[in-house]
Amino acid sequence: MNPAPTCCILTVSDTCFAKLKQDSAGRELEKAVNTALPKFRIAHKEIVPDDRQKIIDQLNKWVGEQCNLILTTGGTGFSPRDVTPEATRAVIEREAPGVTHEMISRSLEITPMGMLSRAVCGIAGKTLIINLPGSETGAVECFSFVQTCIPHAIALITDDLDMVKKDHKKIKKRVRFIDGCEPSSVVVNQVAERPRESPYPMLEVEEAVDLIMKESTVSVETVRLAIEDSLHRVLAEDVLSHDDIPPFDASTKDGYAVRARDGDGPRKIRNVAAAGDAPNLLPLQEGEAVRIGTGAPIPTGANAVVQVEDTTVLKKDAGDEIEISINKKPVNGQDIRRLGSDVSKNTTIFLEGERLKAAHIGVLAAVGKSTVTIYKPASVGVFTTGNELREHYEDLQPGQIRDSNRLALINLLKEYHYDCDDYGIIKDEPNIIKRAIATALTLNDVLITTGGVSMGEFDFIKRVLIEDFNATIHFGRVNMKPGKPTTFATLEYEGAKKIVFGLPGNPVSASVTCLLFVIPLLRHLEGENEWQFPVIPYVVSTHKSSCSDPRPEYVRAIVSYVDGKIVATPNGGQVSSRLNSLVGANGLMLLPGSMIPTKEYLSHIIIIGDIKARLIPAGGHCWNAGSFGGISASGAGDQTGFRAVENTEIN
Ligand SMILES: Nc1nc2c(c(=O)[nH]1)N[C@H]1C(S)=C(S)[C@@H](COP(=O)(O)OP(=O)(O)OC[C@H]3O[C@@H](n4cnc5c(N)ncnc54)[C@H](O)[C@@H]3O)O[C@H]1N2
Ligand code: MOO
Ligand SMILES: [Mg+2]
Repeated sequence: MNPAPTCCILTVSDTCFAKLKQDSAGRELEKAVNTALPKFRIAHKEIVPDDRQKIIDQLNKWVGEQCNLILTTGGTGFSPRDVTPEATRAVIEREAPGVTHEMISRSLEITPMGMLSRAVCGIAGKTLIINLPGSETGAVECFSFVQTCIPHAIALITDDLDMVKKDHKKIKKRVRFIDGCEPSSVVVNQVAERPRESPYPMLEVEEAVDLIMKESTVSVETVRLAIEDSLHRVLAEDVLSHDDIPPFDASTKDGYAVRARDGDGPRKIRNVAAAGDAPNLLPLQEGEAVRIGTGAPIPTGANAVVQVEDTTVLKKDAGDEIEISINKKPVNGQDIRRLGSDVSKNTTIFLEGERLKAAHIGVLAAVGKSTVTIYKPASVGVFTTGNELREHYEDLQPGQIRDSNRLALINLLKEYHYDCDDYGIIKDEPNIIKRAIATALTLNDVLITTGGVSMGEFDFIKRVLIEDFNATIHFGRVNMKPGKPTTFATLEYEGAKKIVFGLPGNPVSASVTCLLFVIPLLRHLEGENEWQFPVIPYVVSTHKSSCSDPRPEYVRAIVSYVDGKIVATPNGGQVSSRLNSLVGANGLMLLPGSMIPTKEYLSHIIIIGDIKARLIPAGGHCWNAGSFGGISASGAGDQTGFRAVENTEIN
């Protein structure tokens, strides 16, 4: 096993060295490294004054120790004592201007002061040295801009070819944004001109899903994959077997291969057939038996296997069997798996459109298929928007919050076996949003954004899509809670059709709409046209909500099987910001909006996770939806094998 890569942090500051100030940048950098690069070990942390020679000496010492990464913080500015870049340049053999460029260009998106950085990055021996600014925020921020590339950079520097290969396979494109993008056409600061009513009609969820499926006509590519890499992918071909399984008549028991017509009685043991032996071609004679193991080829002339339990030894010699007795009359074909009986040669084993699970891959291996053609999943990009957002590992200033949507969505996609490219946090600024969209659409077919789709003055997503990308917004509002401002657009970009989901910023809204709109589309684009979540129907028997919201609500619920009943219980408070309501939830229980008359109403629970149950009976059981927010609902479905029972109100 390779030892953990090491990182040293050097704080360059006269005041910290003199203990007049705390080394908060060094401390925060250490935290950021531990979070972003968990495989790295912090080997040393030192503070030196702004003294060229002292910096050089410290850097050289760590380079000599073959430290993998040195992060310096401080001394990169314009003041006369700022000499970290000069000291670094004296130590490195090869400069890495791309790393510096990324830090400066991303800093410029935040503040024009970014242009005052003189940071130098480069390679000395086996060590990558990166100069970071001296301020705690600047240091952590600049580190966050480049951290994704560090493991790969170090694999290259240390010539770790295995790691380089692995990285190439999985490199996540936190891609630099397209340069030379014209400024956005969106005019800001005209808040008084914004519409007081949303111009977008409110669609029902079903209408929205239909539109998504109809308008998402992107071309789907196929690709040939090694079966080892094909788990969870959808077949783009019918698969034929060119082999029989088993490839010979084989015994299903440990016992004796015999001729059935010889009946019961004594048999002379002729020889032994073990699994892996070539079939014995010498025909079995009357009164003979071949001792045989499970999976071994049936010898020529034998047509039955008698399990060892149905025999007794008659004669033995030094522990070997000479003659046995068959105690039960054998039947022709007994305990023999015929050639091709599991899979027969030249037959279709799987149809195009099947999603490959473990058993498929096992069967593919058994018939000797090493590759299959599958539908390539759409390539997806994700970014979040919001001036208030910080990375999860950053400290917050007043008014800021951590970005939870991005990691929740990226991992939700992963749960459904989709990888995506992460474009980070994007400011609520039309030029920056435009650049991020352009970059993502250059590399991805489907873009998911969160935030900025409602009625606020900083909600720019729809406007940038229309004004800068000439996108068609197929819908911009959906009659659902959470998720009302969900936006779906298509556009032509660089000659290809692209799909954009502008999901709402509220964390639950983003995840629920990703589940209800994005996942079914990704399934559809993979050739699974009829894919949908399982649903359990139920009847809402009473509806006495005090809630004034007319929108149908997707209540995050825990569905379980208790005492013979399927029970759905709302998973705590249901405000759109409370992502906890999705933690552990395995159902979205659709409750009618408050305008729905208070009469019996057929609804359903969308199953989004495993149900804790040992057995769900095919019929004869009722289930109840628990009470929530003044709504009491109970019911029984008669659609999926659940017997309808009298509706009772449960409180
Ligand atoms: N006048 C109206 N205001 C709002 C309406 C409306 O119809 N009229 N709709 C509300 C609904 S419903 C939703 S949902 C939100 C959606 O707003 P946006 O999509 O524009 O999102 P933001 O305004 O950017 O953020 C909303 C909320 O979510 C927090 N947020 C945003 N991004 C993240 C993230 N990545 N991680 C964690 N939290 C995030 C953000 O701070 C806000 O609190 O609009 C209502 N308003
Ligand atoms: O629809 Mo919003 O998604 O209620 O919070
Ligand atoms: Mg908003």
